[in-house]
Amino acid sequence: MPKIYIIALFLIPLFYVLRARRNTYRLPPGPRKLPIVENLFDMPRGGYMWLDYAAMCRRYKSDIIHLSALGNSIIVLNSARAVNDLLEKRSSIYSSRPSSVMLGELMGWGSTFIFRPNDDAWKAQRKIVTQAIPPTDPKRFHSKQISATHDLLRVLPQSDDIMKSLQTWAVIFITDITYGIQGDEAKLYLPTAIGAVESMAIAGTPGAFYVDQIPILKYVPEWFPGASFKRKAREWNKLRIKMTEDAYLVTKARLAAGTATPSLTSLALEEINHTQDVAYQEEVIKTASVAAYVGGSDTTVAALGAFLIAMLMNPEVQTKAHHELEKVLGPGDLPSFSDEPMLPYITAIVREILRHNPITPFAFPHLLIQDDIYEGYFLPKGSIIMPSIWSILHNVEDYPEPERFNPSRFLDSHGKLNPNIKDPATAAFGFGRRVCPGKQIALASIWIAVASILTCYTIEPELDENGKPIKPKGEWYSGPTLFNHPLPFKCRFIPRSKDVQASLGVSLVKA
Ligand code: HEM
Repeated sequence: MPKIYIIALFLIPLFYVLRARRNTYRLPPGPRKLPIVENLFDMPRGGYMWLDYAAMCRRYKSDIIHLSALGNSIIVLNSARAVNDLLEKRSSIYSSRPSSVMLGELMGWGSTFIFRPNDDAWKAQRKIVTQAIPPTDPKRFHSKQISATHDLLRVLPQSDDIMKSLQTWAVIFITDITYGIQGDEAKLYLPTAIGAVESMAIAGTPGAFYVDQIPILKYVPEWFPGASFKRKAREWNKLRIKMTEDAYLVTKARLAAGTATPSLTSLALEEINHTQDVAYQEEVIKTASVAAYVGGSDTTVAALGAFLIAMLMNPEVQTKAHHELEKVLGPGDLPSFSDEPMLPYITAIVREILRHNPITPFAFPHLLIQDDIYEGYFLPKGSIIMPSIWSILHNVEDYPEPERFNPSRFLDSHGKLNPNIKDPATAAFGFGRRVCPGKQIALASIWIAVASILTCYTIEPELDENGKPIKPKGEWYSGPTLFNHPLPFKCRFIPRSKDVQASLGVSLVKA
């Protein structure tokens, strides 16, 4: 029998089996789909969309819901169980990324591995980062993190723009880790980094731009009424290019001149195989480096901003932390990473920061690359999967009174970390093969900053013109974004001891 008939003999029944399977299983529940537009107008587009989707899940009494619009299928996973069953246990088919016209094509971010499908280039780029920051060697960057944190301690009391100071702290250590560019020189990259990451976070939010649902809109000329997204994309792409090229070229030139400080980029450039395509390898390194740079800046800033607001709004937490630090550190001592096991309450504060206001409430969207069946539901290939980190970390069974900022929930009756309370880091950094490769760096950076700030200062509300404390509002950015971050706020840093002041070699009092 000719080969073609044999193949047809297998394929035709398979086609009918698959079609029957599709018809047997229904899609997960969700808002009723209208003709043509389906759920186009049900999709939350504003800020805090994790709250809207959580409410939708409650309405349909399901921890997995489905929406679709104009050919896009979206599945929201609203529990640790569903996320674990799919993104972890079936990671091989749930670890790709959806393509995005706005972010990937018009703004050019599609080449970096954060947003790439899980192809060979994704693997190659991810390897560059995981090799430079191996989870088995968390100490590798401790000295860079401590030095950036001590700089932060010196500037905080003088700062008129706290979020900007935190951004400077994050950019200093991440530029050092990624490119080996240090101190004041790293600050030169700050404006581009802030603009590029902010625009990426806005454009990366599913549903934020209609062009992602109606790709043909990408051909609309910029001057056309309503085409402001095209103008935005052009400006935002310029920031991406600048962020990708500038620091990379400096590192490359320094390596050639023998003056480079070891960094993720320099280590990877040294490993280039000159018998193979060098231009391709350089492109991989450049895009991997910018991914680490992007992944590590705004996220850690948001965590520290959330920490300061939590301290303003929960002074009793601060007092407890001060007592713990006093018991462990001698006069004038600044904390180091070796103190961590003796400071469980500080670690509990870091866990509560990650839990209370998760920085990436929906991780970054995953893509399902194959039809799947789960709990009697049909999950179509090509669906965008949105795992709700916010819902997982606000689940009342794991975290009673989830709206309360309460680090003690992580401690047992002896004040030790309670292994029975789930560490929020198991969800806050994403899932499966896409889990954040910067997790250890992020945890260490946040921990040392929290411990050091609390050692040096009491964080107090700003005073009004009559000298009365202004009640902190604790406001968060309310537009569409991948990164949940606080809005700028004011506070005062009251130095706690002259000894610490001497250790830092500066006056901590506001000039
Ligand atoms: C508190 C700080 C941070 C948080 C909360 C965070 C969270 C996340 C989350 C939720 C994801 C997506 C995982 C998924 O899709 O399931 C992610 C991916 C990523 N993060 Fe982080 N991150 C942080 C810090 C960092 C740092 C410091 C770096 C760099 C050194 C970094 C680099 C990356 C990269 C490159 C990816 C993309 C991974 C991939 O798609 O394969 N992140 N992060």
